[in-house]
Amino acid sequence: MNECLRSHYYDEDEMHEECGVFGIYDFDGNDVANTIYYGLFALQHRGQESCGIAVSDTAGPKGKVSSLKGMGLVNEVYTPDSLSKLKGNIGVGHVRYSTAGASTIENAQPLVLNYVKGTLGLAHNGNLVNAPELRRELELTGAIFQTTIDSEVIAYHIARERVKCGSVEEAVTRALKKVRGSYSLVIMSPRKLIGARDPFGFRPLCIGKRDNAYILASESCALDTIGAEFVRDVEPGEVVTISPEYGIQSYKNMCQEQHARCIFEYIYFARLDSVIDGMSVYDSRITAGRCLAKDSPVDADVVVGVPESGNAAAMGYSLESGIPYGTAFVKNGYVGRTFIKPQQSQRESSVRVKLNVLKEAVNGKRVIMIDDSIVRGTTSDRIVGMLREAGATEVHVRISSPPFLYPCYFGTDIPDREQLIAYNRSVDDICKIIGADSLAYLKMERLPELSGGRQYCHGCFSGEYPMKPPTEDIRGDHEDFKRGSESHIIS
Ligand SMILES: O=P(O)(O)OC[C@H]1O[C@H](OP(=O)(O)OP(=O)(O)O)[C@H](O)[C@@H]1O
Ligand SMILES: NC(=O)CC[C@H](N)C(=O)O
Ligand SMILES: [Mg+2]
Repeated sequence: MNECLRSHYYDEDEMHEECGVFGIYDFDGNDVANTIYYGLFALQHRGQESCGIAVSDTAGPKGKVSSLKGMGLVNEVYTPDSLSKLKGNIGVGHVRYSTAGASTIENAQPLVLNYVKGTLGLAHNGNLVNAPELRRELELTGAIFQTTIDSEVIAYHIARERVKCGSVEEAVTRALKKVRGSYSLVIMSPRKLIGARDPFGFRPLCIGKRDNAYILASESCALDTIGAEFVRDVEPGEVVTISPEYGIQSYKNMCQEQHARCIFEYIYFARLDSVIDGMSVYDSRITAGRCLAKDSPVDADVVVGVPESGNAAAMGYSLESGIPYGTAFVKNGYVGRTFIKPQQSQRESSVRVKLNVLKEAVNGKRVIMIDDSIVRGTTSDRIVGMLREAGATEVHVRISSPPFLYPCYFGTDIPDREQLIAYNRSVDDICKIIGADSLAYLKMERLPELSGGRQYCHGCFSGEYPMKPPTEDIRGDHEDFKRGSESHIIS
């Protein structure tokens, strides 16, 4: 990859992404590194800063783990040669978008640590709200941390608990009782693969099976990619262990009635072809588009989506309104998901690098443009202008989520409030800023339809959270890095 673009990926100060986790245990003893690679490749949309794979041979000496981590995308970090050196039939993988701790190679996951019972590999999607406090406590008792990520606190607690109890799953459950916040985890112990999801179920995690191998993955699209069948979702609060002796074992003593799935998984994070907790992401986005058409109709000639995540909602709007669906934007497929620079001028040019308008499709037409969200407003502002330049006579913007107004403490890295376009502004003000003829957002009361009636977290839209927000900054050195990154600017 071109050096300029490479630094661009690493420096991006994008609005929101997630991490992806993947784990596999092949009971027949086949090497799993290649499968993890393809699993991570399918989860790349969840994190593009760094990635890692750690594998072990369950028939070999306890504690021998091979791992390889790197900065960047999975297809930049691994080669057929490097994958062939990762020998082992059990393994975990991670694609990272940092939320707590800087985006550095030291903080890349999976974490691999040696402890009394051998070696543990851990990959975490989510964000802990009490990590700084737990970290201080551990440090006061002599713990030395190797990273600045919240996830290491979980690993450390598991190791500590393991000394005191009879099984790794018990140690995991005890450790998880100490942490608060969001986590979907895949953990590799010398002889078991473990999955865990926080009691609120903020982040997704599912189980799959292929031949004589079991898989844990953030999203079901990763199971499809590797030709595995979907078995079921890990339930909020559930811990599962996977071993050849007992297959899948489930522990539910952390389960609770109240759930808080991140609604933004359905709106933006997850891939369209994933199904989370029985709700298809595609159906959710089609529903969002239909709701917009019912609540905020407007007469026009064509409905277009902003690629990628606005497309399905645009289809929903078209189906409901009867206005033809069209393609107005061509996305450069080689560009990372978010392509936003710390400096405003850089962000603006990034949008043009990512998207171009198909003039033939919009010239002389009244266009309804659907996107899933407006965060800073950079994307909408530029592309409304691009549609007009291409000859659109009217541009009506519809957004398939409510206005983004509050911080998220559970894994969505949202810019400071002052940078959110909806902060302290009316919808009319925002409409003027982005230069649209009209603007409407999805109504809050429509959100239950997007989750198919499942309980969800809407903190980023409402400021109401399912648990007490943290009282201190939980991002560690994460923001220092982001600020420091301004010096690497694409030319
Ligand atoms: O208001 P802004 O600050 O510009 O951010 C909002 C945009 O960012 C996201 O797209 P993104 O480029 O992350 O990815 P996508 O291609 O998957 O839609 C989102 O879908 C909006 O299009
Ligand atoms: N986006 C995520 O899930 C990040 C996981 C973890 N908090 C980290 O920063 O590495
Ligand atoms: Mg987008």
